[in-house]
Amino acid sequence: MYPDSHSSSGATANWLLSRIDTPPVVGIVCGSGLGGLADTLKDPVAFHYQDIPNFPQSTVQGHAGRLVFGTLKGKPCVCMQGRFHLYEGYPIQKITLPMRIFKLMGVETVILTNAAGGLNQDYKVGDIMIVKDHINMPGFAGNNPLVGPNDERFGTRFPCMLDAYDRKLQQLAQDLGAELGFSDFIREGVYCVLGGPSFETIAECRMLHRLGADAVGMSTAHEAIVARHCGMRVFALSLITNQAVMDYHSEERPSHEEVLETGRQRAEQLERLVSTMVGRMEINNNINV
Ligand SMILES: O=P(O)(O)O[C@@H]1C[C@H](O)[C@@H](CO)O1
Ligand SMILES: Nc1nc2[nH]cnc2c(=O)[nH]1
Repeated sequence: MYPDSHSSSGATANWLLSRIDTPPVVGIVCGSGLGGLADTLKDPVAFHYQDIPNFPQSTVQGHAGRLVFGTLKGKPCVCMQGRFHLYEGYPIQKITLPMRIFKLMGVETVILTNAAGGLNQDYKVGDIMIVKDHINMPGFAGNNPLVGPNDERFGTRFPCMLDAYDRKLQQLAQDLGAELGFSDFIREGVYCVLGGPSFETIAECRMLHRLGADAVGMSTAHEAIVARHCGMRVFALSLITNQAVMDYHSEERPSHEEVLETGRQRAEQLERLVSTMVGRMEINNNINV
């Protein structure tokens, strides 16, 4: 009934570890159209999801479906070139399984990226939002990735989420954003996850905005919950790929093509921000850093 267990993530972690030289300390998840990040890794070793035991398959355009190991600014990293979403039909425990595999391989810090619609009226398409918090809408209806028997080897039954997104990493991103000359398009805000795949109605966008969300998407929060449950540090970025429409007179229509196109236009800056961050991050263990 509950597809994840310590044994399936453990078997996959061991399978991967036996095929790479250096265990990763940073895990990166590439959002829609942001997979180019994985191509920036040095000395890459890549696995197609279909070849990895217990791994789900990517079914969405803009998610290549490869797990890439390599170094970024000298730090050993693993990069998911494509993630899994609730709307693909996988159980929520399955779409977050890679977080536990990351943990078992030695990852300390997870960087999540996503494409999102901008609810905050000050946001523009192409802005990069540092996620300071999330609203987990599916969780309100009981669809939380930690539902089911709790495996104490990963973490506690009732994990705290008040510090889901690491504040020091948020500050580092602000500082580096300024250093790189990105201040004009760097924001900070609250990400709200919905199940998708339909985009929001106007009434839903208005409601989410009033609830305090700055951006809306279909991922990330579940991964953050599972990553925090097992003690990894989490940092997340949303690329605002389209404006959420709040006006019945608007002719704007969100589309996945627009999402991918904005990803293409901002990919280079987003990749620079992430790689600069990885370069400056403090890593706690002694593996090659
Ligand atoms: O994987 P992310 O959250 O970046 O993907 C977003 C949400 C949908 O999968 C898709 C909509 O265009 O982009
Ligand atoms: N739910 C949702 N996900 C997105 N991903 C990219 N843009 C959007 C959006 O407008 N809404």
